[in-house]
Amino acid sequence: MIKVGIVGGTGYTGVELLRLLANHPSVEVQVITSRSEEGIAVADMFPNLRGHFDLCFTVPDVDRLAECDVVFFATPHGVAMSMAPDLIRRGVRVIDLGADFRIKDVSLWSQWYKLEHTCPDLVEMAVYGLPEVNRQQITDAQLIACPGCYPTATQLGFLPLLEQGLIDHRRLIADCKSGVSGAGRGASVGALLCETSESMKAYAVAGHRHLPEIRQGLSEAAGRPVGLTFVPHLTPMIRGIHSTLYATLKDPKDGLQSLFEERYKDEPFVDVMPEGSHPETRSVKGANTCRISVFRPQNDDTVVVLSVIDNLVKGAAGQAVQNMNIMFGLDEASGLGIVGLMP
Ligand SMILES: NC(=O)C1=CN([C@@H]2O[C@H](COP(=O)(O)OP(=O)(O)OC[C@H]3O[C@@H](n4cnc5c(N)ncnc54)[C@H](OP(=O)(O)O)[C@@H]3O)[C@@H](O)[C@H]2O)C=CC1
Ligand SMILES: CC(=O)N[C@@H](CCC(=O)OP(=O)(O)O)C(=O)O
Repeated sequence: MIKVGIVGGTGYTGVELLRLLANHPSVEVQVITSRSEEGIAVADMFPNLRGHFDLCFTVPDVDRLAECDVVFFATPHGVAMSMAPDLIRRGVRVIDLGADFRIKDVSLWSQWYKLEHTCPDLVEMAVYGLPEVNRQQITDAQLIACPGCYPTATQLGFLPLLEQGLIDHRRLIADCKSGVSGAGRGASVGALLCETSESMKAYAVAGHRHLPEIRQGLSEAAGRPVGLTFVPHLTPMIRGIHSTLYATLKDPKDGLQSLFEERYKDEPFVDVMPEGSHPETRSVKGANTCRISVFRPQNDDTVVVLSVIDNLVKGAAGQAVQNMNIMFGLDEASGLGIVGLMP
């Protein structure tokens, strides 16, 4: 059994990790931390987990965490980088769901996250945990930087087109909608029901911190720096990301459907839908699936890709478990065989 620790067990991604690991045949969760809920039983706080975990929340303690084989950080940025160096020195494998190790240019990271990075050497050794791109490196990684939610949906949608050099890489547009759980359980008043229901709004149009992360991944796929306009929106749903992606084809022609099908044919968690289908966020609710459709409206030179995920699953905890499975040589789908919840 793989011994697991989770730092940040009371947040939305932390409790989602527990939900997925409750059905995982090869892991035992040994430590689950919360500073504010110390001593409280996990199942008292999250009744959906009654009967699955006997654990109580404890304050983060590196010595206890060091007894685990792998530690997940489901914490705000800045937390993993304060504890990961010690854990890694002691041979623990670390999977960060936050942003501390995602951006290779540390000064760019500091600029967007408004924080000095305390362990740039670890940024260099970290593997970006998008299995559809980095599966081989994930196998041997000691430190995984899990992609953000918008970056997961957006990169999976654009990758086949950029890898084949089919689109103008200088003018990509990602128009993305997120459910409110994306803001975390500790979110401010803007995430309240009265503030978000029956309404929709764009935010961070001038620049969102996922922009440099998405640009980094897409530029690697294109083999040169891409130009990207990224506009996130808050929508009145609990879970889900819907990315509508636009690009201009260099040489408009048929074959996009088979390009996507071929690119993802061996990927257990990317579902390319039949031609003409429109993926719905509810079809991936609770599941580790990214569901994608590709269109060329009116046979013109614009390609439109629709890409949906559950922000808490393929966009966070599910992807983290998928990475763990790869790192430990387990079946990649272990604990992740959950079908989306409809209606
Ligand atoms: N929500 C989402 O859809 C996604 C989130 N992420 C990323 O995952 C991470 C967690 O997000 P989410 O679950 O939404 O966040 P939440 O705000 O819901 O939860 C944060 C958790 O971290 C703990 N925590 C906060 N500060 C510290 C600290 N200084 N030291 C130790 N523990 C701390 C909190 O518990 P306590 O304060 O009691 O210790 C809480 O359990 C973030 O980096 C987020 O950006 C990534 C993809 C998607
Ligand atoms: C709806 C909503 O507020 N979404 C969050 C997503 C952030 C997130 O999860 O980002 P990191 O993993 O990079 O910290 C936001 O836009 O900030």
